[in-house]
Amino acid sequence: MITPREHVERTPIGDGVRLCASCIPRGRCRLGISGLGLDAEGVARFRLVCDAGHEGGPGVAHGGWTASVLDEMLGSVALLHKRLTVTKSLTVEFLRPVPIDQPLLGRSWNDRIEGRHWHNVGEVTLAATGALLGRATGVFSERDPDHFQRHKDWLATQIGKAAD
Ligand SMILES: CCCCCCCC/C=C\CCCCCCCC(=O)SCCNC(=O)CCNC(=O)[C@H](O)C(C)(C)COP(=O)(O)OP(=O)(O)OC[C@H]1O[C@@H](n2cnc3c(N)ncnc32)[C@H](O)[C@@H]1OP(=O)(O)O
Repeated sequence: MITPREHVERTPIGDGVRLCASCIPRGRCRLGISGLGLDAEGVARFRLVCDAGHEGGPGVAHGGWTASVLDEMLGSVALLHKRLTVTKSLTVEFLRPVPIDQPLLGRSWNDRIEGRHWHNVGEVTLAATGALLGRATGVFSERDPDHFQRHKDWLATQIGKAAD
């Protein structure tokens, strides 16, 4: 079985972020995230733009975009340390409307690690002024790469049960 580090290292990067399966063919994150790496304090930094494809209210992002971006940024913290985690919980605060087609900045970092649980934090700001638009806290559970096979096996059992 491959290690979590190998699994992470084999996942392609586009614009500085590890790509999820559905974005690998297009070579960049569909949410408009580009990664700037870890700074000296261990904080992951990102450039973000919400394009009109995620417009909710007039001129502003759908809340699902903001939540997805924060999930991605907080979920990237362990990846940047070559660890594989999945989201166990995510709490999002939508502090101000997020404008579409405006340069935004994202930051995410680890607050503490308890056993296999990474408690991560992140925020989205307006690049022009640093105004805080949204923030999130989340717990990310460290997994082995067999997580996805386990899911397939579990699903097959469930579907088999449903067919009985
Ligand atoms: C998107 C995938 C990212 C993978 C990275 C790939 C490479 C990089 C690529 C791109 C990176 C970009 C960055 C991504 C950032 C985005 C992050 C996300 O959005 S992740 C998706 C949303 N989250 C979930 O889908 C979790 C769903 N929930 C669970 O799987 C479990 O609840 C979990 C693991 C969170 C539980 O954590 P516990 O620490 O409590 O673990 P325990 O105690 O082992 O399990 C609790 C229960 O869950 C079951 N469980 C655990 N793993 C399972 C599995 N694989 N299949 C089925 N059941 C599972 C167990 O059997 C147990 O159930 P019983 O209480 O016994 O009934």
